[in-house]
Amino acid sequence: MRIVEIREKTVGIKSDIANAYIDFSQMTCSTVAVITDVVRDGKPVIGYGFNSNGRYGAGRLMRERFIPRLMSASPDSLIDAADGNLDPFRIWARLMSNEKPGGHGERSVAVGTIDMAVWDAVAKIAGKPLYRLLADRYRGGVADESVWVYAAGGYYYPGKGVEALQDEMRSYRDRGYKVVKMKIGATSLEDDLRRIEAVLEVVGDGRNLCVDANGRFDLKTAVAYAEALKPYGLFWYEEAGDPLDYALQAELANHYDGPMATGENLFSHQDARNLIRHGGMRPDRDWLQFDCALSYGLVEYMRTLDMLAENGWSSRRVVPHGGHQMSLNIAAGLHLGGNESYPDVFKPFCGFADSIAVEDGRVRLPSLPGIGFEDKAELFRTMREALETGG
Ligand SMILES: O=C([O-])CC(=O)C(=O)O
Ligand SMILES: [Mg+2]
Repeated sequence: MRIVEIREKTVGIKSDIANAYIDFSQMTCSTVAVITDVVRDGKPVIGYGFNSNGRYGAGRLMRERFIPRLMSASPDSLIDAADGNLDPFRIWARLMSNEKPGGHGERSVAVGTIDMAVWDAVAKIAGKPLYRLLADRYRGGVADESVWVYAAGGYYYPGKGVEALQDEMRSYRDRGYKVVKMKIGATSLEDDLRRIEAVLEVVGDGRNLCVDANGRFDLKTAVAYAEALKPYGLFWYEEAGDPLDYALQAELANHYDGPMATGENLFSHQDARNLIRHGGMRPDRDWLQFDCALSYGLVEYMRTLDMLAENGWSSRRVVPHGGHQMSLNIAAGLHLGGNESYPDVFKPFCGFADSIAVEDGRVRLPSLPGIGFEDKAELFRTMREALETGG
């Protein structure tokens, strides 16, 4: 068995939405296909992957470095001796050979995207949904049959008033979500409080609402928001300050008893470990949002989960950023706390299987082999078309 070819292509996912830090007017995303010589149902097995929103496509890194490095390995060196399948760990080691530690910039996106496609291929070759393969290999065969998901949106958008924000949230609730998330921090505190109260009119209790500042605040502003948010009893207060400012995060915990969330912009298990060591995050109430597609993939994610366990953190406190099916599989197979969902934004790289609706804030996974992209028609078509002829 061998990888015959790896293709990558950058596609656009631009839109008019904005959070407190960036707009998405130029946003792109890498797609990857790992083509194997294994044949199933008369066709070669192909694993697919893409990177989550927020970081741009990393095609050049893949083309110039990671794909040639992997393809120049001897095929046998990438095989799992135990079952003859591709070995994501050996593939990862090859991808990262001759890479210095530290500086986890865009290369973590390139490797994370290839890693996603590798796991899709591995699960397809094994003939199982990825979540089932993960549970069988690493959790004694026990998978979660459904995963808690929340609807992320509530972006700033030109001309969008509170009525439009309320309509958006109402439509998420109509589609089976209980908890929703909205952006804060791009406007004044007073204006954000008006927006929050408008959303609470729709979702009722503060426990049904998360707010996300996207790392915009300095300590003073983060604390001012914390004081103002306290009475609402929100589900979480997300990424108040710069993702690498662990001291800010730790100080904020002295001003806010409610749950906080962060981690989507930490791209390695070492960075995650620094957050746990220095960020004052509380294992009894806070949430961790590392996203495998941005942070060297599932091979690295397992190191992060091991690190968390060593530090007394339950995997149930992890709810990945990104709203993709890869993290949904990890959540179900490795027992995370849930997963983000984008019911509407970042199309078609959003939402889950076409055939499965969200019910009571939870979603099940399809039973087809792999990550499940084939049960998501618009996404699958986009990736197939982009990757038909390669980069
Ligand atoms: O707006 C973004 O960059 C996405 C984000 O923070 C999230 O999904 O939590
Ligand atoms: Mg966020």
